[in-house]
Amino acid sequence: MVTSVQISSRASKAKEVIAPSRIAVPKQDLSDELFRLTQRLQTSLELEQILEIFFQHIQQHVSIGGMVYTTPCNQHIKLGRPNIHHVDYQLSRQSNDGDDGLGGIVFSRAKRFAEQELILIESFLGPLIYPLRNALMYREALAAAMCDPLTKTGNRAAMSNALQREIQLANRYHQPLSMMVIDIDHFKAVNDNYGHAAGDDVICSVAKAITTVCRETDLTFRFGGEEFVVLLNKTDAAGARVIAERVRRYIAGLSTKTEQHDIAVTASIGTAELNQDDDSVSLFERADSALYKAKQQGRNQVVSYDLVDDVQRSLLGM
Ligand SMILES: Nc1nc2c(ncn2[C@@H]2O[C@H](COP(=O)(O)OP(=O)(O)OP(=O)(O)O)[C@@H](O)[C@H]2O)c(=O)[nH]1
Repeated sequence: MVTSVQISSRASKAKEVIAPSRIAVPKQDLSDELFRLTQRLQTSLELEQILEIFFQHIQQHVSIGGMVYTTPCNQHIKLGRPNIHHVDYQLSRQSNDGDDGLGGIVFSRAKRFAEQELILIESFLGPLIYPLRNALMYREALAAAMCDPLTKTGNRAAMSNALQREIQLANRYHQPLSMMVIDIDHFKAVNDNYGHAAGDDVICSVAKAITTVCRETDLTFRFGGEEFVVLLNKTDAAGARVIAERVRRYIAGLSTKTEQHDIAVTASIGTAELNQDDDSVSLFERADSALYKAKQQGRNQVVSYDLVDDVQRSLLGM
């Protein structure tokens, strides 16, 4: 198996040799340094940590202002301070199975890099390849464990994590937080009439509808079979009701095309706003009880727990 570090471009080629302060590393010392770096990189599987170790290590030998790593999914991780002179590397691992893209790294600083410095940087990139690949794989595995495979929204485990975090943030910054619980109406009939595969398609369309209507910062999870939970940060009860109504209408106007049929469904939605005494369980219970009410009252509607007064709640058994 061959590993390679490919250099895509050097945006800052040194035409003159700048006297670099810390690049005179004798051959034996360099191999010791590479060995030390390899050992340090092996201490973590966390991408951010690995990059931090790498950045700290390389700075001991080459003066670098900033480093930006871009993952193969185009996510940027920035360390230090970016500056005008930069050198870009595309990283990949060549194996018998083909080329494994590992993203790109940009190093930058205020003055040009000297050729010798670039050679040194390239030497240090070698030991980064395998730890980087392992960290990316670890990241992918973690993401897959939190993802619903059918709809690609978060799963229940992800919801539980996110809910704790969002409640903490809302309390710390005194910001409202609301929850929507969305359930497709009479979904059993969809499966019975059109088959389970068509039912799956409908679930995917509804998931897509929810993420289309909601903001990017809203967090959507598939809570169960045909039930979704959306966390609406910085959104109070009135705002949640508006969004829920928009989602309900959008779903009611949808038509899921399968090979033989166009399937239309509706959904019922319950919403609740976080209050001072709430924890994740009580918030969910209130949104879920509002959903239950929406089902009871005829489906294809939104019930907001907070916008129903106490008298109505007790009359409705909420
Ligand atoms: N196709 C498909 N069906 C699922 C999945 N998960 C759960 N279901 C089905 O979803 C249906 C849920 O039905 P019920 O909970 O009785 O509710 P409903 O028919 O939607 O009726 P209401 O919620 O009362 O409006 C059941 O038939 C489950 O088998 C899934 O991943 N794919």
